[in-house]
Amino acid sequence: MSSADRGDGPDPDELPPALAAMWRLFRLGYSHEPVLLLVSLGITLLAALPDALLALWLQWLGNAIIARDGMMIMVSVSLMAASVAAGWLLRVLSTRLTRRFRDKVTVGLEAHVATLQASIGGIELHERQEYLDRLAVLRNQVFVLDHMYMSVLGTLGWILRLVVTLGLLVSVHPLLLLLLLFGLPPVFSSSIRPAVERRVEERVARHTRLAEHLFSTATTAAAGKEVRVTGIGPDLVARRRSEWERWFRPVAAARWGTAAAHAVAWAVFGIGYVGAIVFVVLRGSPVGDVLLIMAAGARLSSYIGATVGEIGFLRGTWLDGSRRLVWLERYAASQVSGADLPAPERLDSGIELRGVSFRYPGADRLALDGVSVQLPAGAVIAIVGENGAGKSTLVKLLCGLYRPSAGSVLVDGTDLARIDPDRWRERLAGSFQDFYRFEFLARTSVGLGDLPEVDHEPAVVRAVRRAGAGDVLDRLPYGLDTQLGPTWPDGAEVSFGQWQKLALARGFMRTGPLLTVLDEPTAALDAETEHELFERYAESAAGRSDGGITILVSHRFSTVRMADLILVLDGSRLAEHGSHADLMALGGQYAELYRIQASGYR
Ligand SMILES: Nc1ncnc2c1ncn2[C@@H]1O[C@H](COP(=O)(O)OP(=O)(O)OP(=O)(O)O)[C@@H](O)[C@H]1O
Repeated sequence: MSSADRGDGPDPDELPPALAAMWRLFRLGYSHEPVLLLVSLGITLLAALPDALLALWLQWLGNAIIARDGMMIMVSVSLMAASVAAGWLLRVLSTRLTRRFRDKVTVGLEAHVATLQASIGGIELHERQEYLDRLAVLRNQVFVLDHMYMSVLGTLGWILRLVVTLGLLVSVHPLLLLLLLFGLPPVFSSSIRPAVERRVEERVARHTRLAEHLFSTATTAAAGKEVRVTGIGPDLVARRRSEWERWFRPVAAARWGTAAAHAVAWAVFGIGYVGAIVFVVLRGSPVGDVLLIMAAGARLSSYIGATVGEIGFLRGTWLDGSRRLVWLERYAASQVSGADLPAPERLDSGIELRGVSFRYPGADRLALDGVSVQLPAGAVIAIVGENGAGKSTLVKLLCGLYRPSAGSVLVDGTDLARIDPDRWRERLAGSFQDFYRFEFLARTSVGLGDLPEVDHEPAVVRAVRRAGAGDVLDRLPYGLDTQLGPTWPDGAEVSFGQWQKLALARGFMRTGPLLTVLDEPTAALDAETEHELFERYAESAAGRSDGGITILVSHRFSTVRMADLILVLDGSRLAEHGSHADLMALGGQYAELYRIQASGYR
């Protein structure tokens, strides 16, 4: 559900308008470097004048030569020389200043984008295809967003040159203003050109993303073993080539099409320019005027070209990047809007799912359908169900990584959507089946599960013990001080099961979480180890007084049976719930699956 549907302001799906985005980026630049920005603007505008005035000096020189006025010849030649020198000096100054400003502001913008992404509590950003494509473009553009400032300053400079030049043309004859009309087709074609190309690029962006993915699969160490065993290397290379072509063909066609339209537009201007010179000559104007028209007219074409080119770049690339950045800002804001309450200190009644349904953006079917159940404070709750039944989705909703499409998650009666996501996440702990391998020192890889405690060795050791990961540490050459990951100097190779135990230890770093989530974090461990681990965990959870809830997702019924409450999901619906004894007495789906698994162990 978009926040517009929820009525929280602008629709986060929409890219914001270009001008608003440009203005926002300027304000960001001004807040980082106000003096440098204003001085760069002033010098860039000043640098535009000497160049535009050359046509005027040429007119004076022409008339002075015809009138044989030595003094005027000297004056106009001196002005031409001064213009050339001042133009060069101001251009160098403006380039240096703008570059200094850009270098400084780039660091600020990169940090801003990274902070925005990290501030977003949900993971829709990393799972939804349109958002992924949008972020892929922004990631490429964030390092060059500073060009937008240069581009806007440059555009203002070109516009000033254009205005001065038009003034000079009008001073000869007002009708010469019509030359501007002939300049409109190139302006129009240049300004829509990048937008047309960008639309096509975005439509086919998934092919470049896939091509990059195939390239990294074919070339990185993570997939190296399987790529060699399966022999899919050549196939990956061929698929990458074909994906790249599926991207390139429509993009190239769009580029050719817009280039052809642009050439026609310039031909129209050429006709106008020649017409203007013929018009002035036929009127019998003084030689100086004809020189002015020839110089200013020719300059007009290059000024229009530069202005529209700069505007094209501005609209197509730099503004496009700023629109994505502002979209990210709005999206981040929409995710926290209305979340104004702190997380509770403790749970009294627990967490209630009230009519919770959820559909992944763009998906046809519901991943969860009308789930209503009370998760009592202090309980250990197991979720079971076949693959794709919605177990992980339920966990994501409880963690606040997604908001329900309908219904609500109530924490002691308060809607989770009202609780500040940062504060809620501080009270979560646990680990997931798709854990991340943090290739740091072992102590950091575990300790970052509770950042304030990352350097506190007793806390790290306690978490390792709770996760039953002591044996992993014993085998590491320098214990907690071992660098993990064989690609780093002195880095240790760690097996999948060992990584999983370290991830579990990381999940146990926080003490007193309100919600502990164990989403199949032990799938790589044997059933007995998993059973012992959860038994130990459930015992320590039972002794707590803060009402913290533990959610356990597992396919192993020997582990599941010890939970206080078992939720059985079937095709996105909650089919059964109760204790092991209740569900066995019910003789339904759980009882049947339990018997099948139990007979497998006999
Ligand atoms: N990011 C996503 N975008 C679209 N659909 C998704 C996404 N993640 C999961 N789904 C779909 O939602 C449904 C529920 O998925 P979920 O991961 O919650 O199942 P699960 O019960 O945890 O499965 P498993 O036991 O295999 O982990 C599935 O049909 C799945 O294909």
